[in-house]
Amino acid sequence: MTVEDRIKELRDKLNHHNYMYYVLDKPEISDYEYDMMMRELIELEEKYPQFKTPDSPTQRVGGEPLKEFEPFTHVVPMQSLANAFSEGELRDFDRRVKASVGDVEYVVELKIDGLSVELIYENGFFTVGSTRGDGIIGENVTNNLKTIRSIPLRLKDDLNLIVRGEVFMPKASFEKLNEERELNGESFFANPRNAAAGSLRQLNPKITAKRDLDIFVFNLQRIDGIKLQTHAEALEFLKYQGFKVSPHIKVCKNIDEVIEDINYIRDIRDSLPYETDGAVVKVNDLSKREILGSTAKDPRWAIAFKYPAERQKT
Ligand SMILES: NC(=O)c1cc2c(N)ncc(C(N)=O)c2s1
Repeated sequence: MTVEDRIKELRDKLNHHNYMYYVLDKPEISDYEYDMMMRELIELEEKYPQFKTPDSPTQRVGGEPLKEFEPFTHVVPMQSLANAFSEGELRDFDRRVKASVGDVEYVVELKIDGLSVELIYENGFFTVGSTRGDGIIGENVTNNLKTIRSIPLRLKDDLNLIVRGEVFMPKASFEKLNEERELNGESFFANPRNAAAGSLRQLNPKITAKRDLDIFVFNLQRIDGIKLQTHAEALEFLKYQGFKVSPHIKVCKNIDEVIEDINYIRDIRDSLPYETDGAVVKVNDLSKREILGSTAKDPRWAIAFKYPAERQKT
């Protein structure tokens, strides 16, 4: 085996084990075995830098601290969502949708309480990641996003695509971080969303890397050369490409099933290991979404349902 072959073998094995551990939560080897392979890869890439590639797991915590973040104009505007606070408002939403495009299937997902990011992939490689900002222009936080192990540095296929996801800090990591900050006499983060935002918008990627951030990808914003019919199909496709996709995805035949699932989420969400701030209801058929379009601010094909406890949240 040549040095180049060994470097490729280590890179592929480490990326596979990274996927199993951080995306599927199904580790196959011990941390020790992982660390030994990583140490060998770091040594070989030091000696033979010509064989280093952008998707090497050694490239996750790279980059020097920045003076400031570059602004980044989103390829696809990152819209906000209109809110519904009651069953009646959900039914009003359903009536408006059906008046425009007839009967539809909906998809219900958790609304993750973190910060939205756009991830751009070119020929399968992760190239640019940015925060939502005002929906049009955000901040380029690519190096910080690379430290999040559940973000693939390379897709299964060499595709050009753009996804949107929510970066969050698990509740347990938030508690641990605030304990550490108390010991160091630093100020608390008020909630996991602020902790995630503060950690992702750190100018030094090495600090971001220590903050145990995670992501759920929830929308395929754009893809070259592939036509998908439904949102549920798009999420399955993103899972296949290596993304960590929202775990609770329910396809509903009608608004009654949506309301049933929203009540189920209400009963289980406090037991989840991450904060949520409601549920998102979206039209499943992508061509019907096109017909429905958007207002100046929000898509007409989606709505966020907010549980009563959420009213206090900003
Ligand atoms: N502002 C938005 O469009 C969204 C925001 C969020 C969020 N914070 N979490 C999950 C979803 C989802 N599953 O669609 C969405 S959609």
